[in-house]
Amino acid sequence: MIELENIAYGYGGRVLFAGVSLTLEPGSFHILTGASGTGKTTLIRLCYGDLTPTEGAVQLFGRDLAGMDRDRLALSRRRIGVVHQEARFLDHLPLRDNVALPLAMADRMGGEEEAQLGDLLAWVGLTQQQDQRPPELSGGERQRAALARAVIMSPEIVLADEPTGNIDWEMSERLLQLLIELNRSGKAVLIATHDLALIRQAKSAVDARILRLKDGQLDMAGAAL
Ligand SMILES: Nc1ncnc2c1ncn2[C@@H]1O[C@H](COP(=O)(O)OP(=O)(O)OP(=O)(O)O)[C@@H](O)[C@H]1O
Repeated sequence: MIELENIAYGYGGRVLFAGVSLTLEPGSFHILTGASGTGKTTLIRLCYGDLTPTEGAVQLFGRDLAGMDRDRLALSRRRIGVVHQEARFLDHLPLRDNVALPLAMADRMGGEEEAQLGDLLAWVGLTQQQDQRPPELSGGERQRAALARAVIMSPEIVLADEPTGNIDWEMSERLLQLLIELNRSGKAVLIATHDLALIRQAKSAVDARILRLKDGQLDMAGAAL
């Protein structure tokens, strides 16, 4: 579904990584790890066509990113849900409307979608907070809202960049559980994290491939973790 073929990327002439290949197949579960600044966020941005590699090719759902026009890219991106490292919301809108925003923007808000939204808020445990505005939410609540928003369009792939960055362990486990449930429902999941406890927890629950960015390369990191 997403294929990176021998790609390289860097900023301002400095090569961040090169020779990176990665395939995200339906139902796969990947964890991307590596020290701060090695390029995890950059790699995620390359996975959804937010950046174009300086070398190599990116295929999204069987089509080459390089030849894609804006409409086709937008269609492909709808099939990918992204949870950003620091979720941003529209602070003047209640949580419910923030989560529903992708549906509203696609002009797809009907009775069925209302019910789906209610189910999704219940799934992430935010039914009671749905009328609150984002600044009134805790870090864990914001992250769960970001996850709900990322999956409201029923994407086939979920990319989560440090989804448990600033939240306590109990909440991290809960978020991981939600991502595992998504994976069990058939979605491909990729999580970027340097939280070792989270990686171990994921490995014990799901058949996860652990990838590590180090020295400009992407390698499998297996038994050591
Ligand atoms: N837009 C940009 N312009 C220039 N340099 C950038 C830009 N975005 C990221 N970088 C640099 O590229 C490197 C990789 O950044 P990136 O955010 O991908 O790393 P990361 O592994 O996700 O880090 P962290 O774990 O701290 O979030 C860093 O040195 C960063 O400063």
